[in-house]
Amino acid sequence: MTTDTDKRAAAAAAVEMVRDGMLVGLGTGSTAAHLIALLVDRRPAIEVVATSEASARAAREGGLVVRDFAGISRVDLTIDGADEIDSMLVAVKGAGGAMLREKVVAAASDRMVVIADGSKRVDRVGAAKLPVEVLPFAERFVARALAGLFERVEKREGVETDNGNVILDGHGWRDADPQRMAAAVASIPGVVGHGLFLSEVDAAIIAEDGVVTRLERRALGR
Ligand SMILES: O=C(CO)[C@H](O)[C@H](O)COP(=O)(O)O
Repeated sequence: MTTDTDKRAAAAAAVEMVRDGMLVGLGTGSTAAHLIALLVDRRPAIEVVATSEASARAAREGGLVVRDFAGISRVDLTIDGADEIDSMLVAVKGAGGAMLREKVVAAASDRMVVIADGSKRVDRVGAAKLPVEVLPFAERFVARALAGLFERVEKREGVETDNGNVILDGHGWRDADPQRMAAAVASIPGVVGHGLFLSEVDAAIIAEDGVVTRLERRALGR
């Protein structure tokens, strides 16, 4: 079973949660691309909002009704990928650079479901790079501040986010505690967003070698 087959299996399981009449948030990345393709095939009576221009384009080209999130305050269900997800449903996102809009849409959603292949499941987040979206004006200052939190900080050269910002990736977290890392990164002036999702994820659907597993925040009692 390939990773891509597992990504599609997770996306297919999540599509079963979509009901007619819903406003659905579409994630970004290769797993979310499977989701969009499945929705395009099945054509449920839904409207969607997208977490990136790329996902909006794919959805629109497939004939889905894409609404501008700027006019939306609440979404029924958002389905999105992740780079790491742990057993407490803490996730790291943003390898695709869309984590700021992804977090806004997730926060606006009644339910946010991560879809992933088994390689994304970890005991505890922190091995993946942490993407940080930064105001271009503050790039050098933020890079210096982030150097205190990560062993290495790398700018994504030639990348501009959908919001006109730059991305600095933090490799090698100096503090293993995601709560402390999220607070420390967010406190740096010039940081617009980051890829640590501490509490936004309500559930995860993970497919590994064709076996689909579901994790629910409700079952964690938090
Ligand atoms: O956070 C993201 C984009 O900003 C993606 O959801 C994440 O990087 C996972 O991507 P993929 O499904 O391609 O592995």
